[in-house]
Amino acid sequence: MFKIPFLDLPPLRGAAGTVRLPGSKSISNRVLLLAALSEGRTVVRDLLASDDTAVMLEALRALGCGVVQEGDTVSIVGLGGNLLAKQAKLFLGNAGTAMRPLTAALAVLAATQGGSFEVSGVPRMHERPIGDLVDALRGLGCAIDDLGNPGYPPLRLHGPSPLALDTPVRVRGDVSSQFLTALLLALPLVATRDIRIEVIGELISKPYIEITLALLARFGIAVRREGWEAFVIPAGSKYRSPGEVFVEGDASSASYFVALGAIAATDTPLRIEGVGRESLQGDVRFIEAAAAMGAEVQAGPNWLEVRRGAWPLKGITLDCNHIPDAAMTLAVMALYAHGPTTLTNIASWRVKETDRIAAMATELRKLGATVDEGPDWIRVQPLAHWQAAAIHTYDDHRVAMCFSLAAFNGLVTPAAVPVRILEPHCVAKTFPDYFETLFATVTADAADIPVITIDGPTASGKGTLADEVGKALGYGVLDSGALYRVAGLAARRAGVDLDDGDAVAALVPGLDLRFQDGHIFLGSEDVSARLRAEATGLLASQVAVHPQVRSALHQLQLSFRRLPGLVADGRDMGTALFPDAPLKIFLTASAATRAERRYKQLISKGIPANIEGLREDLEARDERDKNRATSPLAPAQDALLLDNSALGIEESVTQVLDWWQQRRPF
Ligand SMILES: Nc1ncnc2c1ncn2[C@@H]1O[C@H](COP(=O)(O)OP(=O)(O)OP(=O)(O)O)[C@@H](O)[C@H]1O
Ligand SMILES: Nc1ccn([C@@H]2O[C@H](COP(=O)(O)O)[C@@H](O)[C@H]2O)c(=O)n1
Repeated sequence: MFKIPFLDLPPLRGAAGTVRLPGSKSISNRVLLLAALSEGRTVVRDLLASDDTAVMLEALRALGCGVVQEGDTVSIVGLGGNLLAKQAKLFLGNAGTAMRPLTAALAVLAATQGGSFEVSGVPRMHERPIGDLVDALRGLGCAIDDLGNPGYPPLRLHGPSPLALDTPVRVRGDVSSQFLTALLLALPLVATRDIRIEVIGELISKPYIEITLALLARFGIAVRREGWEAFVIPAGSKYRSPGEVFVEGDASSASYFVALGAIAATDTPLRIEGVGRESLQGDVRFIEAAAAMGAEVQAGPNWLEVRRGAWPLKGITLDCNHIPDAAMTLAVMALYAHGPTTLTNIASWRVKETDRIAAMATELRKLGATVDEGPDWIRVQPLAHWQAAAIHTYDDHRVAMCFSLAAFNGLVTPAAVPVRILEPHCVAKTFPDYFETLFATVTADAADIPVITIDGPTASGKGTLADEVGKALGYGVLDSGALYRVAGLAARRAGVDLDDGDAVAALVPGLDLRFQDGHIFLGSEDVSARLRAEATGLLASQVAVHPQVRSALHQLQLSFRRLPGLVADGRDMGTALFPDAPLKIFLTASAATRAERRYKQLISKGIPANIEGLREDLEARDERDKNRATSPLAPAQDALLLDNSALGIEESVTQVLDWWQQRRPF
């Protein structure tokens, strides 16, 4: 996951390959709660690992459930309807799928068995309404205290208190379907007689209720339904674990990749695994909306294949009540359409992670789009003149994910612009690896992938600076010196004469090199420490003088230019490898400073060193690097000089990031 303040997406051009979706959030959190309320053990497979499921699991542990997690499989030993803990304070983050059902379940359990439970969340959760659910539960007889603003979390649920099960429980259905879901999940716990739930107002997001009913059936509860107006939980209902449950892929998350296929899969379709025509989730119907906009979609039982059909896409007018979450993706697809797109019946967007109608309108306008909005609708006009924009994400995973699609603007305008996603880690709510998954399925022109080069003499701090700048921007790092070190080491091990350029170069194609988690493997051997030895540095500088060796390593170095960007350190990054890099640094420090740094570095690793000897070695290496005929160590014409003799690591990093920001269009 990119835990950085912003992630810059360079212009993207194509899409292909296979995406395996993470588990559905809606199904994951419902199944976890159902397993917790049932008797016995339930093994939940392919569970979504995300912020929302993490808070649910933590809450279940606090309530005394046995929870054992191994990868994406979680085993839950449920309460069998009996409270083990009579008191708990549960922090539920911004997870509506945890807050609403747990509130209902704990309210009825406290009413019948006694106890006191507090539920709270992040500040935004305390702005998300829950009053209609609380009113319904209070009408039933549950004791609920507002601990903040009435109608919003935090809440205290306590008991015992008598429940009036003989009169229908009435709940509004037109603000959030989660209120009805919460009652449907909670009331089987107290179904000593038939319990009737009546919906007031037009029920929104009906497909989510269908998920709830299907999962209730899997856990032994056969709810009787009268249209969408009334639901009856039969007397004697009792949760029974099905033993094992597989969570299907998240259909809302699929929407970004369906859109991606529609926009950018021009040769082969993009394959999406984990949802398909047999999916329980209503958001799978997003494919109908995407098809109406021009996508070519094929669906199997649990997979989709999507490619571009009509181009530009076609503007549509759609009632999105049945796909409220996935519909946000349509608003960004609309930028690539011919004609306006109007999405209606989306009032629920206003009370989600953020006011999504306002958020989408604001951010789409930053890109240059013309957007109109109303209380429950949004209209987006196609975009001709794109502006580079820093997209505010409002701690809303879906805003971050759907705006990544704006990075394909180069497909409709010659002057392609990058898109900055602020606080990209908000995707952790449902899809922690979203951007990694995106980068694995999209293509970009190499020239569009930004590179920052850092060249300079030995021990000036290039590697340290490159690592820190790479971390701050989420970019990959190329330590080109390591490749020359490998070549030198391999030549020495093979007994090849280091002065024989052809012979050393001939070894390069056969090197079985692997880069993994900051380590370098030669065959199965982790040679990272060996490569950093001073002696290996000297071998490297000997083989680096040969043009044949440099050209043998050229392509390998270029292959590091990958999404979302690269920081490359070495001697000729700015001059020979990436002459088009938008920022080039030539990093220096006095020989005395560098020798002292290297001395401290070695001593701190327990390697004996002599400062005078080190200085002689590094000066000899610099001389050879500066004076060789091919790609000598020299600043590129357009490089910025940074002498960090008197600068700490942090100051150097800040300086480079400042220079980088000055070159960005945001
Ligand atoms: N600005 C700085 N102030 C103090 N110490 C620094 C600074 N930058 C780097 N160092 C330290 O100097 C040592 C050498 O840094 P580093 O290995 O990054 O240099 P390098 O230029 O990549 O070396 P080489 O050319 O051998 O690959 C490290 O111990 C690092 O922590
Ligand atoms: N782009 C580069 C990088 C390195 N070299 C040679 O390798 C030696 C070791 O490099 P380190 O950065 O790991 O110290 C270095 O002294 C150079 O001779 C190079 O030529 N070009």
